[in-house]
Parts: sequence; C-alpha cells; structure tokens
Amino acid sequence: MPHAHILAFMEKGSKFPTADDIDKIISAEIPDKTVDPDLYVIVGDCMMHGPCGAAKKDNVCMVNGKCSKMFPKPLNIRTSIDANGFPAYMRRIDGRFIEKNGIRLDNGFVVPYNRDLMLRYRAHMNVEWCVQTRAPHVVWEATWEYLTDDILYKKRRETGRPDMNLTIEQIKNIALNEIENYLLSNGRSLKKWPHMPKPENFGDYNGNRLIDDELNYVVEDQLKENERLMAMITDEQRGVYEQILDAVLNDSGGVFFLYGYGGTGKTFVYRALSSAIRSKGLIVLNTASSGIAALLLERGRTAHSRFGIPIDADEFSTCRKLSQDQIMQN
Ligand SMILES: Nc1ncnc2c1ncn2[C@@H]1O[C@H](COP(=O)(O)OP(=O)(O)OP(=O)(O)O)[C@@H](O)[C@H]1O
Repeated sequence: MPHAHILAFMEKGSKFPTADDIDKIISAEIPDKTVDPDLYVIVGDCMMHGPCGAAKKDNVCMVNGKCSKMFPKPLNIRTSIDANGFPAYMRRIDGRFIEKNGIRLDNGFVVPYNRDLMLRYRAHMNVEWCVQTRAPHVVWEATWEYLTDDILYKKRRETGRPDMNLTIEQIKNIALNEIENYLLSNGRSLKKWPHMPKPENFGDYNGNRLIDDELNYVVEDQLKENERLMAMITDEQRGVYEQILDAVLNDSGGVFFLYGYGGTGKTFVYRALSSAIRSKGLIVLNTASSGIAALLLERGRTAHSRFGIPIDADEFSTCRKLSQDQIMQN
C-alpha cells in the first residue's frame, strides 16, 4: 500500500513543547460515541491496532510471539514526557472499547491520531510527537518501530514467503543497514554518531558509495536508450549534442548554456547526452534546480541536494562540504 512518512519541523513560536500541547494535537483514545460519533467510527475503522498478542498470534505485527509495535501500550491518566524526551500519551481507563474480530480493544490499542486530520481525510494517519533531542541514538530508540514499520512485509514479499519471520534484532539490523546505505550515498556514515547502534558487518564496505551508486546502471540499457533518442534527434539538437559530447569524451571540458523556449527539446538533449556518456560506462551527475525538473532526468537530483548547496543562498552562504568529504573528492 503506498504511504508517506512525513516529518514536520515547526517554526519557533509554532512548536508544541509541553505535554498539554501534545493533547491539543494528538489523541490516543477512543472518542466518545455519543459526543463525537463521526470520529468514533473513523477511529474504530482506521486507527485501532490489532487484535494481536494472545488474542491473535498470527497478526502481521507478531514477531516471535510478541507485538513488534509494542501494543497494547501502557494506560496513563495523563500525557507526560519522560526524562529522555519520550512522550507517553494519555490513555485513560474509561471503559470504552472497539470490537474487532470479536475482540474488545481498549485505549491501549489506539494508534495516535490528530482529530482534524481524521475527520478531513478519513484514513489511517498516525501522528506522533517527535522526541525533542538532537541525539540520533535517542531518536532511534524512540522511533525504530515506526522506521521498521513495513520491513517484515517487504521481506515476505521479496522472498515470496508469507510465513517468514524475523526477530526484532534482525528487523533493526535491516533498518540500520538501510540508514547506513542512505548516509553513504550522501557522503556520510553512522560512524559520525558513536552512540548510534551499528548494523552487523558495519565497516566491511571499503568502496566509494557515491561512485558505486552512480555506476549502478546497465550499460546495454543506456545504449538502447541512446539509440532510441538518436533515431529522433533533430539536426539542431544533434549539433548541441555532438559539441558537448566531444568536450566530454576528449576531456577538453567546458561550460555550455543551452537555452530555448519551453518545450523546444532541451531536456531531450540532456537525456541523449546522459545515455551516450553512461553507455561508455562513465558517470553523469544530472542535476536540476527543482525536484520536478530533476525527475525528468534519469537519476536526476536537485543541485542543492547533490552538492549540499544551502537552500536560502545569499552572498555569504557556502557549501558545508569539507575537503575530505567523498562528494568533494569525487
Ligand atoms: N527530437 C525529438 N523527437 C521527438 N520528441 C522530442 C524531440 N525533442 C523533444 N521532444 C519531445 O518534446 C517534448 C518537449 O521536449 P523537452 O522536454 O526536451 O523540452 P524542454 O526544452 O526541456 O522544455 P522545458 O523548457 O519546458 O523544460 C518532450 O515530450 C520531448 O520528449
């Protein structure tokens, strides 16, 4: 099922720093059926976890006899924030329950939600208050169960084994590996945070992830794509294409500014050039100033993401790339 994980950073003055603030935007309780009948139905349909545990040992969340999402959650008379900055939402013992598959689920099974979003979108939307810390290991401890949300499901699908089981440690290991790979692709590593747990075999990879990622294409496919585009290219486009390709292949360098009205075939030339250069096993870094424009180019990224350019650039801004960074070296 397609879904999005969205992390919202609030501006100063719009933050929700206290437990009372949390209650204004997040609820983890079953609504009152008579006072809030509409919300009661949506929460019942979309936001109740389970049944799992002893009541349903084969629920998807069950890993080695335990709910990997840690349901049911402890019941609390009020919302609180612990010393590490973790929230414990208000989940009162109020006698309310939602019945699912013949099992009564109380407030311990409510996935935290925002009332307005529920009423507006009428879909599963888990809203959580993020730990207020800059220490990544604390964030990891607080959020790993959300980050690993669909790992078991993905592994079952990839292997074609719907009964496959993974331990919580294996699931965490897969997630840490994914984080490390993502960091390596951006010239970083979990090494930077000594307190963060590391995946197994951490540090075994000695290559250059940036180069390996950029070379991770099939040369034959690039050749075919180039042949396809070259069969259509106009004489004017071919003139530009040949001049730039010549500068690349002869290593003579140069800066080329290709301009023209919208829809006149500039992106087409970039695609022809990319496939020509990649079909020779070389690296092309396709960048554009906006995410939408970057999507039009194969393996395109925004220039600010690729080169670490500050988004609100002014005359004093500098790229925060150190000379020893892989991006700089490459
Ligand atoms: N030689 C060509 N043969 C066939 N289709 C082409 C050719 N050149 C461009 N096109 C098609 O024309 C459309 C517009 O081209 P393209 O996106 O390259 O224009 P552009 O100049 O980059 O536009 P914009 O400035 O709006 O980004 C695209 O669908 C592209 O595939």
